[in-house]
Amino acid sequence: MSKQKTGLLLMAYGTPRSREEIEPYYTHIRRGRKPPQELLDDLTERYEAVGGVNRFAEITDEQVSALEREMNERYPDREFVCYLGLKHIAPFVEDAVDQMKKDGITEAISLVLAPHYSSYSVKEYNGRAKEHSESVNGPVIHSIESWYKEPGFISYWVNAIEDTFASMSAEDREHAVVIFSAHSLPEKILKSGDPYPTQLEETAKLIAEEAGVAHFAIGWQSAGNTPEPWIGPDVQDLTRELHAKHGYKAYVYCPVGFIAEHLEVLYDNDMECKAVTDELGAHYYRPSMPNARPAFISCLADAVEKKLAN
Ligand SMILES: CC1=C(CCC(=O)O)c2cc3nc(cc4[nH]c(cc5[nH]c(cc1n2)c(C)c5CCC(=O)O)c(CCC(=O)O)c4C)C(CCC(=O)O)=C3C
Ligand SMILES: [Fe+2]
Repeated sequence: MSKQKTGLLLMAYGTPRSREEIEPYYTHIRRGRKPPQELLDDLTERYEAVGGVNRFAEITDEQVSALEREMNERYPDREFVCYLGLKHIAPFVEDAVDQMKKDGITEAISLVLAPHYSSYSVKEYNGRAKEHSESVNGPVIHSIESWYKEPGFISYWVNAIEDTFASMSAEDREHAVVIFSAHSLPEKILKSGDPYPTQLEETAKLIAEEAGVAHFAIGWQSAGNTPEPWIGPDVQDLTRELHAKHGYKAYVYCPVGFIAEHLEVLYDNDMECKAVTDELGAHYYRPSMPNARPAFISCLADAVEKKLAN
């Protein structure tokens, strides 16, 4: 008898795999409008400033294969097959659904590689997957809506923060503040009651409490370049504000809305926030990102298990 085969559809924003892919990728983000040369150059320079593009896609690929391995180890009687579906670059979410259908998958669980639910991210990913699957008569997709409270996720960050504090001088440790952040979104999501900001706050409180962090704040980062207002305070402004008010000596950035070391973290945190702390004469710290570390893959597997159970 052949094993029951379950699809695991993992979805993410996507990242270019080469310099040449930056333009089509950016055009897709802009809903088909080619970016003006200036914006394209700016994005290309940011990728180059953090050491090129291809290694980000590799992290996602590692997460996908690690989760497939973990699920198959946990359930020897079943077979899990992981598929990667991206929002803005191939393989697109729709390509992954087509591939599941081709492979004869009739049931799948979908998981977005971002912990917090928002109408801009998780809702869109899962909506695209389900809509396409219905249109091609593909697998039934059971979607995980969020996993920001998953105990393994919280403890990942607790341990990462503890490691960071252990690396500090006693003086820094005593005058440190932790800044939890996620990708900003246009302020209009607040009016429609999007749970995104509340979920970020919950994550921050759970981590801070378990790690025994004395001082923490919540900020937003990587806001888009559009005329509409985006949720604030931006992490850089927040850093200045905290410094003016409390004179902290160490700033520990925890971009918990992201799960991998990619452009937002390596540029917006490690370069832009670092520039601010340097200017203020304070010290910059950023705990390791989850990437494909086993403790993190295990927490994704826990979220999948919970979905399997109901
Ligand atoms: C909520 C959210 C997440 C977290 C949830 C999730 O992961 O889904 C996220 C993640 C990511 N965003 C990424 C890259 C970019 N996002 C952009 C622009 C935008 N992001 C938005 C939202 C989000 N983005 C929005 C509302 C825009 C404005 C345009 C639009 O309405 O879509 C732009 C355009 C230029 C710029 O503004 O910088 C780029 C290059 C990368 C990959 C980085 C790499 O390659 O390492 C990742 C993981
Ligand atoms: Fe983004």
